[in-house]
Amino acid sequence: MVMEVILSRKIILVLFLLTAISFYITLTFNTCLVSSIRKSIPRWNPVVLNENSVVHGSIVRLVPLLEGNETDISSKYKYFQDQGLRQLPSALIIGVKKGGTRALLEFIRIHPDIRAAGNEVHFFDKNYVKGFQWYRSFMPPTLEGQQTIEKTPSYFVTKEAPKRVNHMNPSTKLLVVVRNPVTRAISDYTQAISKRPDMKKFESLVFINGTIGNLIDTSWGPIKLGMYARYLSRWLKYFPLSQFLFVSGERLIYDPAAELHRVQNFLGLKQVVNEKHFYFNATKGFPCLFKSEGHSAPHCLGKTKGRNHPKIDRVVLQRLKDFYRPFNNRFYQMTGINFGWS
Ligand SMILES: Nc1ncnc2c1ncn2[C@@H]1O[C@H](COP(=O)(O)OS(=O)(=O)O)[C@@H](OP(=O)(O)O)[C@H]1O
Repeated sequence: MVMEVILSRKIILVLFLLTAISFYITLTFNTCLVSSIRKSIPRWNPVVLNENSVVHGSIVRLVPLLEGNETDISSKYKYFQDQGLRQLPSALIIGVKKGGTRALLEFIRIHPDIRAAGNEVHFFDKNYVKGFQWYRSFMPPTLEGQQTIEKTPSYFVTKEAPKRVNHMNPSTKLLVVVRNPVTRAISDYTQAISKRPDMKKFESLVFINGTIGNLIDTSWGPIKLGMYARYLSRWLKYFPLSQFLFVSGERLIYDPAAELHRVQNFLGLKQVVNEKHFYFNATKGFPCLFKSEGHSAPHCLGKTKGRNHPKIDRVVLQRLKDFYRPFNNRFYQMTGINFGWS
């Protein structure tokens, strides 16, 4: 009996020792395992992109794209604007010379959806050989939804222009500012004499051999250009009448907002330019703008627009009126508009 008790105590002792050893081994192994796993996990380090943008794992704090003062913002905006596409014009002011084409261009370009080449490019008359890439380089960049427009009044009387414009785009919209051909001729002459003060008097240039009783000299530019029906018939071989808008040069002076309403309609634009944009400058005798692209203050067109005309002999004026009557009537028939010149 005593022997049995001693044996069982020995067994308990051995079992206790075995348990203690196995506990020690397990503990040591696990500690090594945990430390090796820890070593294999990368240290958490926030990535600093710049002082305003920090990446915490997948969380990105957004920072404003444009920062800094007003000047910086406008220059950055300009950068994006300059990335816009330069497009060939979808509408052209093709004439007529001295009709009021500059006024129309300056007035319509107030519209935010219109971008215009500032100067006359003379592509379809003088520079056609330079190609469409050359022409396009004169156009301002446009943003989506903006239309490009160019004006060169000599296109209307250039023989090849209708075909060339049609070749560029048969859907081109064509604006023609027309004015009483007698006043237009005097305006044309006034411009010419301002450059060559030694020119003969208007009255003697109007007639063959300079004599009032003689026939009208239709080869003289200021007279020839007023025969609108002749030039229009060339254009109508390439474009339907629906693609033209005939703007009254007279109405553009006494009621610019009304003509601009028609123009915006024709170009499919929202009505933006209206009577609030204009004021009448009594000194100049013409409508002027409160503000426009590039001018925040009220301003009129330049000195070369709205010149004083010389006083022309009454008899000569009547002869010219009679001369133009059949051409005007034909023009009214072609356009379906009576401009009231005769
Ligand atoms: N708002 C305003 N201000 C000044 N002038 C105006 C205006 N609206 C129309 N006009 C008339 O425009 C005439 C000049 O026409 P154009 O711009 O077509 O001339 S050009 O062919 O580009 O040289 C110009 O002709 P002249 O009066 O002979 O100078 C004006 O009668």
